[in-house]
Order: sequence, then C-alpha cells, then structure tokens
Amino acid sequence: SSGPKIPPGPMTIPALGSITWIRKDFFDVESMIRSLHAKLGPIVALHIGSYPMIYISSHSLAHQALIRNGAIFADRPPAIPLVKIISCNQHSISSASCGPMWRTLRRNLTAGILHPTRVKSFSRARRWVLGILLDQLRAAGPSTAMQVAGHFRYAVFCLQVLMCFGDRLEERQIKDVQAVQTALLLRAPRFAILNFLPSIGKILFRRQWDEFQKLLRNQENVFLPLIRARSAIRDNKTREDDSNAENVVCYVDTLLNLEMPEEGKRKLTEAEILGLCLEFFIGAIDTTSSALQWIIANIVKYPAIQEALYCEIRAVVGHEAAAVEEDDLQKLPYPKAVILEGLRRHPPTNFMLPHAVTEDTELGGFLVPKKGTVNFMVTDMGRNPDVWEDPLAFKPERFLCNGDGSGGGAEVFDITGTREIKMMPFGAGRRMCPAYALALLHLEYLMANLVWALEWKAKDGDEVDLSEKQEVTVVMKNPLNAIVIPRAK
Ligand code: HEM
Repeated sequence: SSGPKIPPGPMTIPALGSITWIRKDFFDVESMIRSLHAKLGPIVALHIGSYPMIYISSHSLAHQALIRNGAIFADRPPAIPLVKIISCNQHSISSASCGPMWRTLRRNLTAGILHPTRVKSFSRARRWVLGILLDQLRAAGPSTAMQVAGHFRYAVFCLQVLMCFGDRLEERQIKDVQAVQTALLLRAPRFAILNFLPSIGKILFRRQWDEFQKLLRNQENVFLPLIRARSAIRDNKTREDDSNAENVVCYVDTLLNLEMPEEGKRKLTEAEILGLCLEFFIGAIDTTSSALQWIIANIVKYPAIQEALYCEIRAVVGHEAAAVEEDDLQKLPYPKAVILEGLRRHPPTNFMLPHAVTEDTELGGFLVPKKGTVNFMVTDMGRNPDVWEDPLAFKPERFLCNGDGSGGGAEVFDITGTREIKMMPFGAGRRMCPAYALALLHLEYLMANLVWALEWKAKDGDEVDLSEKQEVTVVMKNPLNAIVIPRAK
C-alpha cells in the first residue's frame, strides 16, 4: 500500500527465518541488531515469528512510543511456554497483558509493599543485612583479595526475601529460598529447548521436562509453608488483637488480602501468589546485585571517586558515625550521582522486556503493526555520544547540578524519562520498573555503607577489567576481585 512501511531489516523467508534465529547465540543477535542500526537507522525490524520484532535505538523515538503514545505500546506479547507455567498463565505483573489483572497486581505492588512508609518499615531489616554483608567482607582479612559478587547477591537476596515473607525470617529460611530459586535460574538454559514445540517437547526431551518439574516442586516445598505461615499470622491477628504479632506488613500479606475486582472479587490462588513471589525475586536480585558490582568496580578502579564519596559522607554523618543511616542519604548528592552514572554506563539489562503494540501505529515514519513487538537498546542509549559527552568515561559529576564534582548540587535527573529520555535502565512509561525507587535506595544504602566502613583496593598489579558478559543480566566477564580494609573510626 502507499502507507508507511514496516521498518527495514534483514530479508527472511518466514519459517526458515525463525529457524536461523533460534540457532543464534543471544550475543550474536544483539551485535547483529547493533550493526543493523548502524546501517539502517534507529528503527529496524526482525522477522522471527509471526509478527515483526522492532528494535529502537533513538531516545526521541523511545519517548514518542513509551511516553507520548504509552497506551498503544504498553502491552506484552504472549509469553513463551515455560514463562506461562511459572507465571500461572501470565498472571504476573511483568508478563500480564495490559488489562485489569495487570493494573490490580501492579497497583498492589506500588501502593502496598513499595509505598514509602512500607519501605521505611524495613529499615531494621536493611541494617541487619548490611551487618551480614560487612561481616562476610571483613572475614577475608585486609590482605587477601576476594570475589565480592556472591556476597552482594546474597545481601540483595536477603533484602528481597525479608520484604516478601516478613522481616522475622531466620537466615536458614532465607538460604532455603535462595537454594531453590538459584537452582531454577542456573538450570534455565537447559530448559530453553522445552519452549519449542511444547506439547511434544515434554516427550522428546523427557529428562529436561522431569528435571524442570522437580525444581518447581522443590520451590513449592519451600515457598508454600512460608506463604501459609503468613496466612496463619493474618488469621490469628483478626481473631485476637495480638500486640506481639508481626506488625511489619510484607508482600505476601498484601497478596493474601488482594481481591481481583474484575473477577467477582476472587482471591489469588496459592499458585498465583507463588508466581508473584518468584517475580519479586527474579526482577530484583540479579539486576540490583550486578548494578552494585559494576558500581563498586568503578569505585575500585577510580580511587578519586572513592575518596570524594568518603569525604562527602564524613561531612554529613560526622567522623564517628558507625553507619550511614537511610535519612542521611537525602543529604548526599554525590552517592546518588555515582549510582546514576553506574546505571548509565552499566545498565543491568541491554534490553527491556518486549512490549506488544495494540493497534497499527506509525513511529519514525514506519508502520509498527498491531501485535508486533517493540524493544529498546537500553545500553546503547546510555552510551550514545550525541547525548552523553565522553560516554564511556565514568563521570558521576554529570549528574550533579553544578557539574564540578564538588557534590554541592542537588540531584535533579529524571530517571522516569517523563520529560525527556536520556537513558532508561528501568524502562519508561506505563511498564517502567515499578520498583525503581526501592532499587535506588538499596544501591545507595549499600554502596554508601560499603565505602564508609571499608577502603576498597584492587589486588596488587590487577587492573579492574570492565569487559562484559551476558548471564541473567550483564555481568563482569572477570568478576571484581578486591581487597577490603576496615576503616578506623
Ligand atoms: C537495579 C535494579 C533494577 C533494574 C535495572 C530493573 C529494570 C527493569 C526493566 C528494564 C524493566 C522492564 C521495563 C519495560 O519493559 O518497560 C523492569 C520491569 C519490572 N521490574 Fe524491575 N528493575 C530493577 C529492580 C527491580 C526490583 C527491586 C523489583 C521488585 C521489587 C522489580 C520488579 C519489576 C517488575 C514487577 C517489572 C514488570 C513491570 C510491568 O511489566 O508492569 N525490579 N525492571
């Protein structure tokens, strides 16, 4: 027709095209999309399944799609079979179609456990987790280098588990949750084959299918008793007003109380609650802990940044403070700038979750057809030289008002991209990460205290290598190996 055309992309024969793509490594696909952008411009299309997959590398097109035409671009495509199983048929926030179920679940998360007063009620839990992390890091001694990634991941895991199941959990219970959840994530690549031809895949790849089912059962065995324990606490509370009962509301409490307004006010099933808990971990743990590792790696690589952080913290909390408290963070613009620079330079994910389009629409002069999927080049946007001066340098000052690195300016950067998108580590628009403020709090609190309590150094003669590797998130190819020296107070 004479109307706008589908964005340019490599020519493919429909079915054959899909087979070619399935055989490609994720990194190959990513670098291919990057070279297509270099050749064909900021909007390109791949023809992998029945509908085109459109990739966008331009900040202004991302803003036009996600903010100005947010309603059209806010849906999700049908989930792949294994995600369907884990999410109880797309009854999770990240996978649900953009309808009443998604709205209710998302609102329950943002107005419930992510409400600032609820987040504040977990301050004690955060202090406890920080103590565990510092003990683990100090244990190596001041002259032995250690890999810190596992310790960071465990700390973030503890934070999420406590917010999910209640802040009185014992470490033993946290470790049980971690064991089953990590097993599922680590084995995930083995199960990918089950996504193709799901009905006969169970028979053809019997071993993988049985193993997948076993991991799901293990997960139920650990999660369901924790969910039922919260249910029992709630029932006891309604029977007698027990002042000793738990008073910090956790995510599971909000899910147990939730009613689905469009479905006769029905309650969520245990399986749905379990899937939502899993999402609460999968969305948070690898993203937050890999961001923390990248940020600390840059602090080790650039001692002047570490010194500037330490000096600003000291000026606010005083020489003798045992720790940086959450209330102090509001008075510390430089740590905020370091976190933002970390997320710009090393966003945990190169792409967002795929968005589906609800009607034919035009973007950048091209047709984005109904049911087509759209995704955005998150990493490339944060490193675009047209938007960021010297984009590969790690310069937190760019996020300070006064821009001179003195830490005196207030942080005004709009991470939501509502006015203008300059980077989008948390996405933008209606599907933007609902927990971005929590993630920023965890990163700021942990980083500020890690620098306040410990001096970070590279192993003698070792360069901090910032090469990347794709795992669940983008991680350091050579994980950070650092020496930590407790600071005298
Ligand atoms: C540094 C940490 C984090 C990063 C970089 C991050 C990034 C993202 C991104 C890029 C998306 C997709 C946005 C889109 O498709 O438009 C997303 C969605 C989501 N994230 Fe996060 N996230 C982080 C932490 C968290 C945490 C702590 C939680 C839970 C407490 C969480 C829960 C979710 C959920 C539920 C969604 C789906 C939202 C929807 O579809 O409506 N994330 N996140």
